[in-house]
Amino acid sequence: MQSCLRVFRDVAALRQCRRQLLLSQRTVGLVPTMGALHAGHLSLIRQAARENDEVFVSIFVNPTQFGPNEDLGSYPRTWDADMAKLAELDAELEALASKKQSGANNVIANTLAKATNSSSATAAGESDAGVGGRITAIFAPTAAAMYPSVRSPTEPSTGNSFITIDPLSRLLEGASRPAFFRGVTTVCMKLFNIVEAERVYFGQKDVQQTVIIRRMVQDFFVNTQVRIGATEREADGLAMSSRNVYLGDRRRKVSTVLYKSLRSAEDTYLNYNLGEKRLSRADVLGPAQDLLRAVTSEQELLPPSQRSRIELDYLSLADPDTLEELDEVDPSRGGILSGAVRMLPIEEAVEGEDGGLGDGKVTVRLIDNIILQPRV
Ligand SMILES: Nc1ncnc2c1ncn2[C@@H]1O[C@H](COP(=O)(O)OP(=O)(O)OP(=O)(O)O)[C@@H](O)[C@H]1O
Ligand SMILES: CC(C)(CO)[C@@H](O)C(=O)[O-]
Ligand code: BAL
Repeated sequence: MQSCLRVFRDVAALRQCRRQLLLSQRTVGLVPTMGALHAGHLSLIRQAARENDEVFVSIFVNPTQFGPNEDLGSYPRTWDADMAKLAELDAELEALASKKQSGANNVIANTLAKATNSSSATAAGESDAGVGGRITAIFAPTAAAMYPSVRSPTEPSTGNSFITIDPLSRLLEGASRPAFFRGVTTVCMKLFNIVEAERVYFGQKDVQQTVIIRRMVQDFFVNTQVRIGATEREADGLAMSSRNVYLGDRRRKVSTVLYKSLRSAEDTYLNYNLGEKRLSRADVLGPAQDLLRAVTSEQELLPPSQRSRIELDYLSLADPDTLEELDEVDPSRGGILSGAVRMLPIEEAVEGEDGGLGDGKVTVRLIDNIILQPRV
């Protein structure tokens, strides 16, 4: 069946829809996004649909989380393709829900038959199990709707109200992007207050964002549950990201360097003998730094018409709660390995080369992380 998605542009109409659902005791899962949807977003929506009756997806390229020299203007905006992906996914969810519904109907029929035969009421509760949610609403507000007190939503620094979660928002990504988390927490608080979802969904790919959102929800008593979905990756390990469309063929080939480096650090942690002294920061991050250096130098030796230039922003081994850098890993707590690299613009394009969106001229900042799970 053709899916018809309901798009909401303003807050009042969305709230009205939410209120109706509340009155019918339907649970809502919210998946906040900035659009340019890929399999990572879709897996969060699938998870939300498994765990809620209704799924709200927000699509909003939030101006306050971009710094003055960042890519707000060129951030990929792919509305028609996004709607097509959401309609296709919703059709998949509908098929799944009707399959589950007929399974549930069979359970009811069997239970009734058994109850009639032997007055047993076993498994009656199973009929109450959710049949799987659908995509109920796409919330795609204008910047003016989200920032009603600000004269220019693209310059929202004056007269705006902000939520800041410090010191977490100053570390790691926050050190490179000082206004970033203030913008993220502010827009998420707005979305949480507008939608009042039972559950909100975030991707592991943006690990610091997950830690900060959890902290915000806890500290401000936001009445929602924060759920985290695993990082979806391309076959070669590159974390999916809306910005990957800017890489082009040449930079795409070396873009796995960050993930491979983090994996080499993870290997050290996983293979370390717990009976020995604790692993130091250098023990863990050393192999990752070596690999990054090796790939970077290998590329630098190539001519400008062939090379990709990689600039390391940071490699981190941090505490899972405070995100403070660790001098050594306590295997009973584990840690978070994370990093960011910039894939610099291509210097000399070759005729016929696919430079990606922006023809290879846009710097692409990649982030990734791996959680070191406690080993004892
Ligand atoms: N590869 C992925 N796997 C799982 N979740 C993801 C992945 N990429 C993004 N997400 C999550 O999707 C949500 C929306 O992210 P967003 O729209 O910024 O996409 P994005 O791919 O992270 O874009 P970019 O990194 O280029 O800003 C966030 O919670 C984010 O963590
Ligand atoms: C959570 C979010 C949608 C807020 O704009 C954004 O930071 C993102 O997409 O990760
Ligand atoms: N997913 C992170 C959003 C951003 O980089 O702005």
